[in-house]
Amino acid sequence: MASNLSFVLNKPNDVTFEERPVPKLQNPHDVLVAVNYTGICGSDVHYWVHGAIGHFVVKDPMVLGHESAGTVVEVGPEVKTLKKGDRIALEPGYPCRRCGSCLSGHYNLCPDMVFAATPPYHGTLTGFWVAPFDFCYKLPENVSLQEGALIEPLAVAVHIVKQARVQPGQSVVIMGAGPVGLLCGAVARAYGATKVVAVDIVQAKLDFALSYAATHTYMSQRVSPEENAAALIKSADLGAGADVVIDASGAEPSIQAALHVVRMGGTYVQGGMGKADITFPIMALCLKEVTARGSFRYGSGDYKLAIDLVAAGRVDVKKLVTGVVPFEDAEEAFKKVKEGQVIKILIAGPNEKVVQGMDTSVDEKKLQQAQAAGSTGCC
Ligand SMILES: NC(=O)c1ccc[n+]([C@@H]2O[C@H](COP(=O)([O-])OP(=O)(O)OC[C@H]3O[C@@H](n4cnc5c(N)ncnc54)[C@H](O)[C@@H]3O)[C@@H](O)[C@H]2O)c1
Ligand SMILES: OC[C@H](O)C(O)[C@@H](O)CO
Repeated sequence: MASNLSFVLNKPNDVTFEERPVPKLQNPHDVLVAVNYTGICGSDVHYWVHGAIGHFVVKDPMVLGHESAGTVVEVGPEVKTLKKGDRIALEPGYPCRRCGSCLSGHYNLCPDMVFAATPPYHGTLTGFWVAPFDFCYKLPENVSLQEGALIEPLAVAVHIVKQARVQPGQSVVIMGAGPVGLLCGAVARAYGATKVVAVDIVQAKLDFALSYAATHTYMSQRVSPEENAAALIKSADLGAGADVVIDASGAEPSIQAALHVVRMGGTYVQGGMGKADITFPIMALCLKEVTARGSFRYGSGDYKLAIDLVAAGRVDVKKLVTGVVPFEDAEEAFKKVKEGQVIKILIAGPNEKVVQGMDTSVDEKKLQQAQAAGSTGCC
């Protein structure tokens, strides 16, 4: 019998492996999926370390993980578009489909969203997962299951870039060169941005960003937001400022600088999640008539576009995978993410044979120095 071993967070810094019953289809439209690979997101690490994100508090043991791809092993009687053996990327949040947000096409804003590894709901670091068929996206032949596990963070980036309304020829500055910021850069390039400036406080991350999708990089300094913005604009030759600035860091100094980097009439998008309240330069927002938008998870068409971008070779997600580890090494992998030693690490499902070990291709020394200085990651 295949294992339904699950990686369970009991309370902060206390995780265990638990053999849980294989879930059953709840609805004729459901499919049962064997989870092949799951990426670790900063939010998983945040729950592991702190037991909460904002008002989402882990009160009962919760299975972690939500960035998964898997193989269909059973389909409900009403499922017409998927069959046993299909390889899929799993969209991990299921909206009510009936509220005003859902009916207006913004299901990511559904107040009754059931989202994997967001308490009280269990996540996908488990052997088997039940999902509505229309939240399972069949992977094209040329997209691997490991790439499939990266579709979730790529969909986050797709949604952010859509919110930014990036146009061909535009300049886009991205604060934060973690997985989300890197992927925003790649999607912005796919949308035709000609200048993509990656901003971070860790040189190794900037080096990677330049080898990935960024055309320019800028190392944020410990100076005022105005000074940082002026130096950034000069170093990337942005003239009167960037057409679009995206925050993918959640860090207050980066958000403050962003409003001084964006041009008159430009667009600012908040993708990063950090402190709930910060000091925000409202005068710059007002006087420059900046369009500011939030971005939360992903909605209609985002998963499909993310898969199409990978299948068409427009976004390379493989490059972000630092390593793949067996299921029993999940806690070790979480430690590596917390310490900022990896870009994206995949955990193989409990029924999956691992093909490669952990390869920390990022400059570990520099990342460790930065981590010692308390500067990386969301935790
Ligand atoms: N909006 C959403 O739906 C959504 C979804 C997933 C993740 N997120 C958020 O997006 C952000 C990025 O996610 P990630 O997985 O890439 O996280 P990450 O922690 O790997 O990346 C954040 C990056 O920001 C950098 N940084 C920190 N302070 C900075 C500063 N002052 N200036 C510039 N860069 C700075 C860090 O060094 C790091 O490289 C996080 O805040 C995460 O919570 C949002
Ligand atoms: O990619 C999805 C995100 O990780 C989640 O929305 C999380 O950050 C908040 O629940």
